[in-house]
Amino acid sequence: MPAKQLTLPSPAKLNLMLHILGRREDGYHELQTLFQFLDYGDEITFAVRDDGVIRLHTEFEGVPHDSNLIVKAAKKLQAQSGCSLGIDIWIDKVLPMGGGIGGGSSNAATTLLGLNHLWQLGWDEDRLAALGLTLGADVPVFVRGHAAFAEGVGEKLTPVDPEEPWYLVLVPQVSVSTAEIFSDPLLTRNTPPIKVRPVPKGNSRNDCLPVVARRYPEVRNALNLLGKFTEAKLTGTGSCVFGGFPSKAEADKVSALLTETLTGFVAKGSNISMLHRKLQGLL
Ligand SMILES: C[C@](O)(CO)[C@H](O)COP(=O)(O)OP(=O)(O)OC[C@H]1O[C@@H](n2ccc(N)nc2=O)[C@H](O)[C@@H]1O
Ligand SMILES: Nc1ncnc2c1ncn2[C@@H]1O[C@H](COP(=O)(O)OP(=O)(O)OP(=O)(O)O)[C@@H](O)[C@H]1O
Repeated sequence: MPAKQLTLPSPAKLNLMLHILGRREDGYHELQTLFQFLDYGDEITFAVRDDGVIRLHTEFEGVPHDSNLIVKAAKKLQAQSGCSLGIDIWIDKVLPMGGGIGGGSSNAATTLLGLNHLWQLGWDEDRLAALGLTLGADVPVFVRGHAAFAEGVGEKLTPVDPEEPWYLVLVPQVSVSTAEIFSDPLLTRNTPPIKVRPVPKGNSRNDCLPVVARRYPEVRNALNLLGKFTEAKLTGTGSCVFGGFPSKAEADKVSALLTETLTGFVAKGSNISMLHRKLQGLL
């Protein structure tokens, strides 16, 4: 009997660097970025229904049911595969929204992989990643589950294996709109492409940082605080700020200094997504 119910992780990602090379005619930006996963994220539970209905039972503040990337992913997969089954979905949401750690994209990818398994569709990774790209630029890397150097709008992925330090991730209490940052006239959009592979060490800049730091004092504060202990970086378009440490104990020590107004979490960097580690265990 095929499984009817499944609980899967939906990890966060970090952008270890992010260069903006230019802007395409459709307004999207050409990037070079390095994605690594965190062993930290949401958990999504799926239960198959026979009537074709897709229902997310957990409410999200400010996100209507049908706009949720989980529901969008499930509906697209159902329509394109012609599957007659439906799904009940619950999520334990811990990832901040608009934090630049890819929560929505990761939820979409976990949904695609979870339903491919439960509905027994037999889609391969290329097909799932292509569908994922129609949901968001960051979805394909979560579908593939390997740390990657990304080009194009983020969809041309080359697997990489950077170091896997412990990170302290600060979560400023502000949600940054990705679209807003990418439309800021002051954004650097002409960084020359890195042509050498693997990407040489020292390329850790995020071109979004100056614009985000200018607009959001909360992000500026987080960068200043963490910068006292390690190189403080911005992930994606923020708001989250992170720094690497050689051990959990050292990351915890800095984390203990955080105040009530600036919270965060400690998590291990991982080149294989915990979603894929769990799925491997099921097969
Ligand atoms: C900046 C990153 O977080 C880096 O990982 C991602 O590229 C953003 O990925 P995402 O949140 O999945 O973004 P999407 O939902 O596809 O796009 C949100 C908005 O950001 C802008 N956008 C996004 C990605 C990109 N390469 N160029 C852009 O200009 C577009 O205005 C778009 O309307
Ligand atoms: N399942 C979901 N989880 C989180 N956000 C969702 C979801 N579905 C839709 N959204 C919408 O997408 C927006 C961006 O969410 P997300 O958590 O992916 O931001 P992010 O971490 O900045 O992403 P990225 O790093 O990909 O830019 C949210 O503000 C919310 O309105």
